[in-house]
Amino acid sequence: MAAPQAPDPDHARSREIDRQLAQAFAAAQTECTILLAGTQGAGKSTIMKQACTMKIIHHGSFTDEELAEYQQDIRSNAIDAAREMLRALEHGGPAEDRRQKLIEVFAAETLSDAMAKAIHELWTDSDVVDWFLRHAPETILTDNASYFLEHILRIAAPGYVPTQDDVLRARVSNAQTTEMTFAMTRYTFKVVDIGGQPTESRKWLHYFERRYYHAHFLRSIGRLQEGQIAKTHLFLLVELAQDRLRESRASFESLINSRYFRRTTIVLFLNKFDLFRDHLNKAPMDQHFPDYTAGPDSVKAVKYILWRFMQLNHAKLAIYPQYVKPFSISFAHDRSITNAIEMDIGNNSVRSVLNTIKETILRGALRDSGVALL
Ligand SMILES: Nc1nc2c(ncn2[C@@H]2O[C@H](COP(=O)(O)OP(=O)(O)OP(=O)(O)O)[C@@H](O)[C@H]2O)c(=O)[nH]1
Ligand SMILES: [Mg+2]
Repeated sequence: MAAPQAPDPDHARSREIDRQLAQAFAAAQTECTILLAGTQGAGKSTIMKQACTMKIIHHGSFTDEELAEYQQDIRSNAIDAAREMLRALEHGGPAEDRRQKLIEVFAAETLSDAMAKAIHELWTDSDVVDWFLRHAPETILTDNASYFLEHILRIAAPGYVPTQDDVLRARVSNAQTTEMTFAMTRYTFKVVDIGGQPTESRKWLHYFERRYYHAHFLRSIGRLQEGQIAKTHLFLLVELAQDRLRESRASFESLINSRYFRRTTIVLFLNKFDLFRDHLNKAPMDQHFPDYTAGPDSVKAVKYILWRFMQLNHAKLAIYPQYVKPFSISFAHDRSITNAIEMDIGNNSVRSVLNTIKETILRGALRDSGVALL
C-alpha cells in the first residue's frame, strides 16, 4: 500500500495567499482609510477621540471607565500647566512670595490639595492675570494649560472623574500607531493615527509604500480594476499656532508633493481655531508674516494662512480645506460670534467633516484615491 502523501507546503502557501487576496479584494470595495498626519501635538489623537465618541454615537460620549482612565494624565497635564505658569512668572512676574510658596509645595510629584490651592490662588490673582495679558505674546501658555489651571480645584478633588471636555483637552503624546474602524452606511472607515514623534513621520511613507506595492501586485495579477482599490484619504492636521506654522508648512510641502500622494484626496484640517482666535489680539500675525496686512480679523488671518499652504501644492492635488473645532462642548464666547463665516468655522465638528466626506465619496465627486492608482 502506498504511503499517505505528505501535504504539499507550496500548495498550502498558495491557498493561504489566495485567501488573503480574496479578503483584501472584498475589503477594498467598501473600505475607506483615513490616515491622520500632522506634526507633533497638531491634534491627531483629539480627532481620534472625537471619532471614538462618534463610534459610540448613540451614547454620544465616553463611558465612565474610559473617562476614569484619563484621570492620572489630566492631573499630570495640570501639574505641567502650573510649572509652565511658574516658568513664565520667573521673568519678572508679580506675586513673587506666592510663586515661591508654590515652588515649595511642588516638591511633591502628585497633585496634592495644598498644591491645587496654591496654584488656584496664584492663577486667579488679578495682578498675575494682568501681567500675563500685558506680557503676551511671550507669556502665552501652550494649548490648554489655562483650561487646566482654571479647573485645578475640581481636577485635584478626591474621587475626581474627568469630564468629556477634560478628556478632549488632555495631552497624551502617542508614539504608537492606533487604528479605529467604524461603519457608516456601506462604508467602513478605518482611521489611522500614526503618532507624531518626529521619527514617526517616516512611518507615513512606509505605510503608503506597503499599500502601494500591495495594491500594485493585486492589480498586476488582474484581481483589481482601477478604482476598486481601498480608498485612502490623507487628513493633514495643521495647528493654527503662528510659531509652528513654519514647521507645519515644511512637512505639508514634502508630504503632498511626494509621489505617494499623487492620487490621494487630501483633507487639510486647520485645527485649534479657538486658540488661534484668542491669541490673535495678543500675538499679531505680522510678527510672523510681515506681508500680512489684514489686522486681527481671525477669518481673514485663517484665509491668509490657507492661501500660504495652497501655494505649496505644486503637484496640484485636490485639497479640501476644513476648519474644525473638535470639541463638542461649546465655548462660551462662541455665542457672541456674529460673522456668518466665522460661525461656520467655529462650529464645524469632526462629525460634520466626516459626514461631508462620506457624502462626497458617495456622490463620487472626489477623485478615486489611493496609491494604487499612481
Ligand atoms: N483648544 C484646543 N485644543 C486642541 C484642539 N485640538 C487639539 N487640542 C489640544 O492639543 C493638544 C495636543 O493634541 P493631540 O491630539 O494629543 O495631538 P497629536 O497630534 O495626537 O500629538 P502627538 O501624539 O504628540 O503626535 C491636546 O491637549 C488637545 O486637547 C483645538 O481645536 N482646540
Ligand atoms: Mg497623538
